[in-house]
Amino acid sequence: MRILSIGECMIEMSGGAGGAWHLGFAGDTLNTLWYARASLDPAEGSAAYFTALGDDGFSDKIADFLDTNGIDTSQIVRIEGRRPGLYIIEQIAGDRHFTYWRETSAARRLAEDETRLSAAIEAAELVYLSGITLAILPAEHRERLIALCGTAKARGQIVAFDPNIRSALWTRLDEAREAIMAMAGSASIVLPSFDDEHATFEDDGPEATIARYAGAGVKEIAVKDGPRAIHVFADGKAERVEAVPNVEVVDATGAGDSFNGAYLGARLSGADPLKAAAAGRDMAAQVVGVRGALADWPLFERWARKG
Ligand SMILES: O=C(O)C(=O)C[C@H](O)[C@H](O)COP(=O)(O)O
Repeated sequence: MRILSIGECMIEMSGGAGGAWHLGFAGDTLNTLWYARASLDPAEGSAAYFTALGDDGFSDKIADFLDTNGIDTSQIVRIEGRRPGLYIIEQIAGDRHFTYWRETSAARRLAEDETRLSAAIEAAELVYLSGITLAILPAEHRERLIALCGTAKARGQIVAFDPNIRSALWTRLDEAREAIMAMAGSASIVLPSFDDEHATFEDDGPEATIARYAGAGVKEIAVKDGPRAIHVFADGKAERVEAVPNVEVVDATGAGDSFNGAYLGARLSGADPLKAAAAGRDMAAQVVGVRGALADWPLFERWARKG
């Protein structure tokens, strides 16, 4: 297994606003895996998703969708009597806005079976998860996951983490802060977004975000900052990767996740952090031009041919 991504995939409604609603499937950790998978050679190992689904028809549809698109579903747990969560994307004041129905989703129970979770983590070259994964778990399971990632990091595996802070999913800000900094301590790569970090930790610039995570022992950090330059920290020094100018935005959903996926795919393929950040930036610039979080493969293949 080249990459194991851990988290929640939901039913996604996008579009609307006078037109038809479009039903898809997405979730930050799946989105990242989707774009990482696009940059990796499947012959060299799988891109696997670790989540929990229910036993209803929509859970089956999600599993089929992942299978059809080359995502390894062998690690997915099924929970009797549960269903997937759902979210709606609306465009408000030029940015994406999410409303969730996910309080009782199957994915909340993804870390119940410690043996299974631990074996899946151990088998991966790179493990990826986000602050959303942490937010949906009961405190005891969250601590379990952070500890298993710490063990993986100590074994020399790559552990990548995007704090992806969604205030709606945390009951208390100090709980979010504590969990995110604990997870950063278990991670080898951290990929934060500056607006989240500013709102949660009051960082006054991307440099402050780098300093805080570097202080927690993270050796590789790329701070996304919307349409602005990316701040990359690696080998003990911070550098900038300039933004792509004049990007046309249809729906910004998935910008951060597609950056992460292309960044991690490039790193696994041997690119250095600066080249990986440029790959992430270029992928995100394409993804904001489509509705919903996941660009479909034919579209992606057209870009690849153009490139
Ligand atoms: O919010 C959640 O829980 C989701 O997983 C839904 C979205 O697909 C991602 O959040 C998109 O993330 P961005 O790349 O930051 O736009």
